[in-house]
Amino acid sequence: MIDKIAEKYALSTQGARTFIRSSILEFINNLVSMLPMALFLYLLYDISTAVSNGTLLKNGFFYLLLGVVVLILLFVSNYATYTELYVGTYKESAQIRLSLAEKMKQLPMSFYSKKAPSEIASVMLNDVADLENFFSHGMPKITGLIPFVGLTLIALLAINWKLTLVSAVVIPLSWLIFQGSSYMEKKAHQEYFSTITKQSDYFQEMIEKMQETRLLNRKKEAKKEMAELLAQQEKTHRKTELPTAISQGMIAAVLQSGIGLVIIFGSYWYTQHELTLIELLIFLIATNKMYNMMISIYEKLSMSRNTKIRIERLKSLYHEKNQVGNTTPAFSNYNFELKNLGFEYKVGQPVLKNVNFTANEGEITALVGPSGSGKSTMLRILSRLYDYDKGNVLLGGHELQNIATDYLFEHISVVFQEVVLFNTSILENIRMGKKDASDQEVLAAAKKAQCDEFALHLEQGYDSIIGENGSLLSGGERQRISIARAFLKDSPILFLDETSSALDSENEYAVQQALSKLVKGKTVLVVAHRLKTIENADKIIVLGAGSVLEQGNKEQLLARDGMFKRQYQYEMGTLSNNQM
Ligand SMILES: Nc1ncnc2c1ncn2[C@@H]1O[C@H](COP(=O)(O)OP(=O)(O)OP(=O)(O)O)[C@@H](O)[C@H]1O
Repeated sequence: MIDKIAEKYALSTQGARTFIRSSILEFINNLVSMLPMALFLYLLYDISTAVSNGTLLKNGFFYLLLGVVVLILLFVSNYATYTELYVGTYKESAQIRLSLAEKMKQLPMSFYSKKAPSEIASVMLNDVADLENFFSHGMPKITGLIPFVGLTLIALLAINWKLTLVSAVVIPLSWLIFQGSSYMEKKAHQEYFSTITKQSDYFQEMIEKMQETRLLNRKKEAKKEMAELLAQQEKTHRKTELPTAISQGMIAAVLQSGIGLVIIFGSYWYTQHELTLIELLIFLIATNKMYNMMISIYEKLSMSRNTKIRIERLKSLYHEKNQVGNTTPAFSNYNFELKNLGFEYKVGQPVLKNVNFTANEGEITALVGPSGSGKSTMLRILSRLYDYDKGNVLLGGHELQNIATDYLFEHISVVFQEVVLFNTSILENIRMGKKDASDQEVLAAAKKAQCDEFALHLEQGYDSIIGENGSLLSGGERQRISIARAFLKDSPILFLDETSSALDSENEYAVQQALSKLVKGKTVLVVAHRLKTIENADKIIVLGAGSVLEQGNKEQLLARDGMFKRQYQYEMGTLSNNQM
């Protein structure tokens, strides 16, 4: 049962247990909350008996004592429910967020290209917050109150079955209204969610593109767009609340009309001596309490409808397929062999088609081709940031997709176009290449990557903090930190993507010199736009629209009258743009 609840509501087993305990405590709490009224009715009964007998109330002290006991019970049950419910739910939402973060790490990068970051963030923050709200303020109330309504009806049946039936007439009516509003509420909430997602996408983009917005002088347009979006959100919000407000209002009116029925029929049966005054009073108090509980149940059930959409989003995230592969083979070599490789980011739009080549240990294999031909994609696939759809990739004879990603990453260093840096010191950013490296090792790697030239000019030297994603550094400086990481890691496989593009010619030469030392004996795959930088490559793979057009070394490719030769001549200035 615990497992079923956990699965149904996307909770942990501990969360499901908390939910059961809270429901029981909520039920007990409701029972205890009836005690003052029961005590009052008994007292009233005793007083009326004493008055009709012309005597004094005998057991006044007993009632006083019971009153104190009831107060203590009220405190204890409220305290126990509060701590179990709220503390338990807070812990559970923290647990859900942790397990979601864990899940994120196991998903392939393809997941991130089909889901907007704002949508993922919304699931982790808003959906979990809503779930927390539902489990602290909603669900246990429903499960705690429903048996209580049942018990009240049974107790009333024992007093007078006819009046109980009259008071229960409004219950099926209220249920019909609730069911009738289901479709409208669901539709309104789906619309609301899509507006919220659009809005958070917009805000995220606005922050990311602040620089462009200013440079392109788009401030006015951006303000107008935001105002329109906010107005749209407000409209949708009101539309979302409307069906719930109408149905809850109708339900409350129908249920409260039950009191009127109890008064009319109860008074009549009282005059017919089928009911005593005390019994009528009990009916009035108990049905009033029961209807209020039912109104509360309906409110929470309506809340549960909306939370259902959130739970489904959470579950769909949990059910996303993890990146496969968990082998940790001992490599006898680090040769890559690609056989009929095919890949697409979006279904039906292949980016790599039937790619065949080998990239051997101790050699530099260069990937060239026009923009968008799939060079960077190829490196992402070879480092398993994305998994391929067709064909095979073998590393040292082992299928790449079967190799555990963490294990694979231990053997690969990457220097990509987009360098990701952390808001810490230069030293620590470089140390990320090898977590246990000493300061001396880090500084030596930094020197090789020409980092001394800028780092030593900063006030704090290598201890300088470089800002969010290295925002306080230039493009070339950021790239050199990335190169230093690769020097430090010194892994047998090295992927370089446009490493020299952000360096001036003097630095570029120095870095090329350093890289030429680093690449020795490794399997190196390098992506470059300028053919000059990869002249010394052992093998050049020319890509065009995701397919291999030509491959060979520079001399072999120049001997052919292909794309490489034309591009090479163009770069050397022996071919004009028109002749290309
Ligand atoms: N995350 C992604 N989701 C969807 N499509 C993508 C993604 N990344 C790249 N693409 C598409 O895949 C194709 C190949 O892109 P890729 O970045 O591999 O080309 P490239 O040869 O490295 O280009 P460039 O030289 O301009 O960097 C392009 O059409 C690009 O639009």
